[in-house]
Amino acid sequence: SGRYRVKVAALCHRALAWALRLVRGKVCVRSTHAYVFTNCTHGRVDSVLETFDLYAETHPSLCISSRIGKLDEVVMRAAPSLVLELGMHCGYSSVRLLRLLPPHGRLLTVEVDPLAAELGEEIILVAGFKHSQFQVVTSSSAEAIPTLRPVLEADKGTGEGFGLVLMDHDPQQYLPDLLALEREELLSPSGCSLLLISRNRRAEELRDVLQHIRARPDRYCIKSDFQCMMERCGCALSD
Ligand SMILES: C[S@@+](CC[C@H](N)C(=O)[O-])C[C@H]1O[C@@H](n2cnc3c(N)ncnc32)[C@H](O)[C@@H]1O
Repeated sequence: SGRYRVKVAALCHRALAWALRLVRGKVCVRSTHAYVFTNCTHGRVDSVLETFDLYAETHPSLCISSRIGKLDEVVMRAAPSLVLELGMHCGYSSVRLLRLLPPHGRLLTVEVDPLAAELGEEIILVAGFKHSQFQVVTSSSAEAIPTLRPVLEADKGTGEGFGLVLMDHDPQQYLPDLLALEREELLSPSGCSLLLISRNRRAEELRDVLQHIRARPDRYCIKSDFQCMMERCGCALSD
């Protein structure tokens, strides 16, 4: 009966958390930032990520779920020197990426919402990262991508292109942004992992971009273990 009581208590906890998320309704970047800023231990990456997870238990959240362990797996395997993130929001995935980069690694993150960009940047700093390790670009991905070549060239040693691109912004933009990255020759010729986040379990929204990738087996290889595609790598993950 002890085990039964524990199970019932866990179920009640989950039901309460679900109800709270439902009642609270909309995702709020200010509330996410305030919660993480106040409750995490500053300077400790794990504490920042855990506090995001704690917040997401009882509030609506847009952060990539910590359940997507494969994200870490792909980043560690790719060991990229230069990473591009499209869709930073409050900085959760940026922190998650930054903690896995090699010492010389850098993250460029693009966010269209100025408030999210400002608050997200603060969270990255709170996690203990320095401006020498990351740069926030406040604009739409479509506007940002054509401006990135000079940033790459200024970045000694990593000027060859992005070794990993995480798209978690607007799925409608995934294909046009990938085409722009190809056109601008921003993907590292020696290998680039492309991570496409889909919050829609059936991933219909990824159809066009997946079609584009599948039609180019000479350029992209599909890692079937991730039910997805890869260029010289590429991977679709569902939240
Ligand atoms: C799902 S959230 C990103 C969550 C974040 N990756 C994380 O795990 O914490 C999507 C973000 O992309 C931004 N966004 C949407 N369309 C965009 C675009 N075209 N360019 C840049 N950012 C965009 C939104 O403002 C929002 O903050």
